[in-house]
Amino acid sequence: MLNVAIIGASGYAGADLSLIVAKHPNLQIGGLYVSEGSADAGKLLSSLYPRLHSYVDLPLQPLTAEALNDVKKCDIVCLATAHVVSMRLAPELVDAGCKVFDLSGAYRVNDPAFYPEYYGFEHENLKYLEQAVYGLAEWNAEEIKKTNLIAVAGCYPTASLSALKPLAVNNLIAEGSMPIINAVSGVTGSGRKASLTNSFCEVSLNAYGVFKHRHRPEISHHLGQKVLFQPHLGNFKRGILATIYVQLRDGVTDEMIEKAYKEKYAGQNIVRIVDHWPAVKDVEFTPFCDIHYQREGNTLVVCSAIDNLQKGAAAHTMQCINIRFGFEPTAGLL
Ligand SMILES: NC(=O)C1=CN([C@@H]2O[C@H](COP(=O)(O)OP(=O)(O)OC[C@H]3O[C@@H](n4cnc5c(N)ncnc54)[C@H](OP(=O)(O)O)[C@@H]3O)[C@@H](O)[C@H]2O)C=CC1
Ligand SMILES: CC(=O)N[C@@H](CCC(=O)OP(=O)(O)O)C(=O)O
Repeated sequence: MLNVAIIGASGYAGADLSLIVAKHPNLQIGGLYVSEGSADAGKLLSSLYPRLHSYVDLPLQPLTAEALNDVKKCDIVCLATAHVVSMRLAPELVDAGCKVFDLSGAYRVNDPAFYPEYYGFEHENLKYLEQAVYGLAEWNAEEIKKTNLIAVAGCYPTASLSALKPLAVNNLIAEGSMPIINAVSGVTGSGRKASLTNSFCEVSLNAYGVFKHRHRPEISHHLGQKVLFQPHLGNFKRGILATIYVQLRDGVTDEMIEKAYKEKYAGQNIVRIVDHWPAVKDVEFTPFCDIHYQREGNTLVVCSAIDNLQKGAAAHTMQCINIRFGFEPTAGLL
């Protein structure tokens, strides 16, 4: 059994990941950590999340210097922490010989200029940014197998890229056109910490981050072409629904579209090409990404649904761990 340390385990993504690790046949939890001054230090994770009772009755440990030495003894470290925290922790854990899976955006785009512009900070560890591999499991498996620092893809980017990449790599998108991604996320997307935006009486259905959300350049970078991405906050807890409008090249046939999706995803258990319009309720608490599409002339509407904490974070992390260590692709997940 390999030991997995989860830093940021009390957060929404960390808690989902703790349960997946606890159920994995080849892994065990080596330690659950929160910040040194956390109000939750010493509590059982299952006391914060009663649904984890009898699965993960382990304490949340403050990440002191001494605790960090224990973390370094683990085979795998998952950083379910804010971007700056991950940016600072990842290098010394990689240097200690750990395989590091970062759920934040700190290592996702290998372009230093991207961080001041979209994250508001200068990247402090460019050497590690260069080494990091983008953890988009269905697309980057060969690179994931070879690296010790995996930057698990973002939630909206996972929904968007899973739907768009088959079209892009098969050159089906009209040259000069820009796919438009209209996506709605549940409120867990903004994390567990209370804020006015995510409080019960404030949440409605609204657009945010117009033109400047950090996931727009993340998607464009890993798709290899510009997109227009518009996120919305919806009044549900979990899930992302992305409805995407694509201009197809002249001459693209139904068969070419079907081949692009089926060839990529046939035989894969996590991304499912379904025969109905995907719904958040069908993927909630699951690792799946459901995709469906329909065309009219040269316009294609493609829809994808994920659980932002599962395929958008914790389950996607586990797919990357499974790839990195050669475990069954869906171990711990299905
Ligand atoms: N929520 C989502 O849908 C998704 C989130 N992600 C990414 O995953 C990461 C976690 O997100 P999420 O779970 O939503 O966030 P939360 O705010 O819910 O959780 C953050 C966690 O980090 C802990 N933490 C904060 N500061 C430190 C520190 N200095 N050292 C150690 N632990 C610390 C927090 O505990 P405490 O403050 O008590 O110390 C808490 O456990 C983020 O980078 C996010 O961008 C990725 C995809 C989807
Ligand atoms: C609803 C909401 O606020 N969603 C977050 C994205 C979720 C997230 O944590 O982003 P990463 O996938 O990059 O880690 C946002 O728009 O900033």
